[in-house]
Amino acid sequence: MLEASDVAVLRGERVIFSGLRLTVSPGEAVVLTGANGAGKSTLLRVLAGLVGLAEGRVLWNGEDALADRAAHAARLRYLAHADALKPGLSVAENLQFWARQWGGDIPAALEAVGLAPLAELPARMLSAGQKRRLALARLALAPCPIWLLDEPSVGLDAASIARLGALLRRHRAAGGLVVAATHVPLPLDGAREHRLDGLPAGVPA
Ligand SMILES: Nc1ncnc2c1ncn2[C@@H]1O[C@H](COP(=O)(O)OP(=O)(O)OP(=O)(O)O)[C@@H](O)[C@H]1O
Repeated sequence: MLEASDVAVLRGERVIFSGLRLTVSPGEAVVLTGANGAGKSTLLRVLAGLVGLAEGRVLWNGEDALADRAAHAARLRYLAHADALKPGLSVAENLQFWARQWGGDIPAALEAVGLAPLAELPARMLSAGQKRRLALARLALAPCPIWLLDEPSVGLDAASIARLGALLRRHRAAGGLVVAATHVPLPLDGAREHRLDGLPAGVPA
């Protein structure tokens, strides 16, 4: 179980959110919604252990998740806005980079996102949606309990959204949890919405 317990985050002089509580159980999906700047990406980064907390804690199965940051990083996949691809490497080589850390079946992962026919193409030649699919292929490599996804469906065509839905179903059926920020509906059955109302101009800390 992943939990944000009374979390407050400051950016510069501004409070992005405070008193935030969120609990996500195995197999569960939470969709973060809210206006631009409400703090959805910030919350994903908090859960990933990438943003310092002014107050509160991030817990994994009741224990401080960030006490051992390497262990926390190893139990999650964080998909940011940017696709974090290496443009000079081929599609398959990009996945090999991650597979060296996590293991996994590269051809199967490429198949899962419909990129098998483009395996040898340099990543820089992919379209925007294909780049997003390559980023998503990382999720298909090896099982991992926590998926933190920032607008995962941006740029995807209908077939790719269906494939994303299949990946999400498989992950949750195996007990994985998902927290996803989005402005559009995602292929996530029975997801719980957590709305961040934000503080439009920020408030002084
Ligand atoms: N590195 C940073 N330094 C200072 N302020 C930041 C930083 N990153 C984000 N912010 C501020 O934090 C607030 C929340 O940003 P965040 O990216 O989490 O919003 P969001 O809900 O994901 O927005 P969007 O829907 O536009 O993606 C914004 O006001 C933003 O300006």
